[in-house]
Amino acid sequence: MATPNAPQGSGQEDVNANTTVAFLGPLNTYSHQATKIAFPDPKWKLEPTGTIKEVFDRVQSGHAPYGVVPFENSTHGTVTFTLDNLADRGGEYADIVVCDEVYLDVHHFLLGRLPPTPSSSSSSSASPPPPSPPPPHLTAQHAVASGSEEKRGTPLADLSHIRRVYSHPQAFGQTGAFVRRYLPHAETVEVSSTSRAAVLAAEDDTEGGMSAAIASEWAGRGVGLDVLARWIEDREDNTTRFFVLRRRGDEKEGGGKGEGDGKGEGDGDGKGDGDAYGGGKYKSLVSFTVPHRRPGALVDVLDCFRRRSLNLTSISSVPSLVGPFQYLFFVEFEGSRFDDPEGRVGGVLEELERVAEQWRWLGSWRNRRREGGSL
Ligand SMILES: O=C(O)C(=O)C[C@]1(C(=O)O)C=C[C@@H](O)C=C1
Repeated sequence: MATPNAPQGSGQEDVNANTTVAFLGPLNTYSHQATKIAFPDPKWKLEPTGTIKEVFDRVQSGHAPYGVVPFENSTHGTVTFTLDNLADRGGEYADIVVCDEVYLDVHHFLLGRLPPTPSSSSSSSASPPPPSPPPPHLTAQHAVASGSEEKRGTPLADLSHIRRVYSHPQAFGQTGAFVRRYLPHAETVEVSSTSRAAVLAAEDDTEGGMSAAIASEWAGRGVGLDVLARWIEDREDNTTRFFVLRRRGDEKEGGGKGEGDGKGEGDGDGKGDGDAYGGGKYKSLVSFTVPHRRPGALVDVLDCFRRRSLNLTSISSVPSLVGPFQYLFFVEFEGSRFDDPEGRVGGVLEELERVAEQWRWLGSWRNRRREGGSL
């Protein structure tokens, strides 16, 4: 497979543009970790952005041939920022497709400053954490990354000095039980990423450090915050799935990330090794709208997949913005446009042209979760 072309046209192209991978920054976000998994080779220039939308912008403009965005979390569901951009209701991202996926185990930390000691402040009466036992889903024993065996989800210090907690909305959605139990007195403030949250907490120079962040251990280390609690996610199996984006144009390659990505895999090489469908070797994503007032219009679309025995792995929807309470649907299914020995995927796409109002193929890529059996 060839590495995608450098952007054309301006004559002022960034010399690094053909090796740039955009991700939601700043450094040490979960998106950064996922990007390092997908692009381990040092040849890739990993470039942080301020928002998920900027990742789409950089891939669409050709500034970055690839981008990595969170798509869904096993606890909190779809990442709406990503779905909104994939929906592309403004027609800005016509060339963007998904070409790979990454699953990342997500373990959140509460990061801040340890409470003032009794000698340094009269307000620190050092009341211990509430005596009643924590809820069952926060009590499982874990050897945490550092090697210690503190209980997951249990404060390591008194948290009464924390007045404000910063994090990304997805991370708040994954740690609700901890926040409700141990930080009911604190204001929660949503920010653009968990690493940004750590930066803001570190910048709080009020006496005793009244701000904390929910972020990864690495984000906290990067800005010198103390660990106030480890593994505070509601569920032990908390996992986020990320999409790797690229520009449309090398479709015949069938996704993958081009030569020299350090993996040497020929995704979608058309050789048909194994069952490309039922075995779940690949997944594909389409978006579509249906005539809003026609009974059975959505069923007609889904029936295209059923009749070809193409297994659906997710369905999502966002407002289409055509009219109030009308929707644009996303369907993800097992199969690839590029390894389609029986023409089933091709057949579905042809039929979508007839039964959907508007539709778009958004990519085919290798299924990275075949062994997990979680689909
Ligand atoms: O804020 C970050 O660190 C991100 O990379 C974003 C994000 C998300 O949007 O889902 C990524 C993984 C976690 O689920 C929480 C936050």
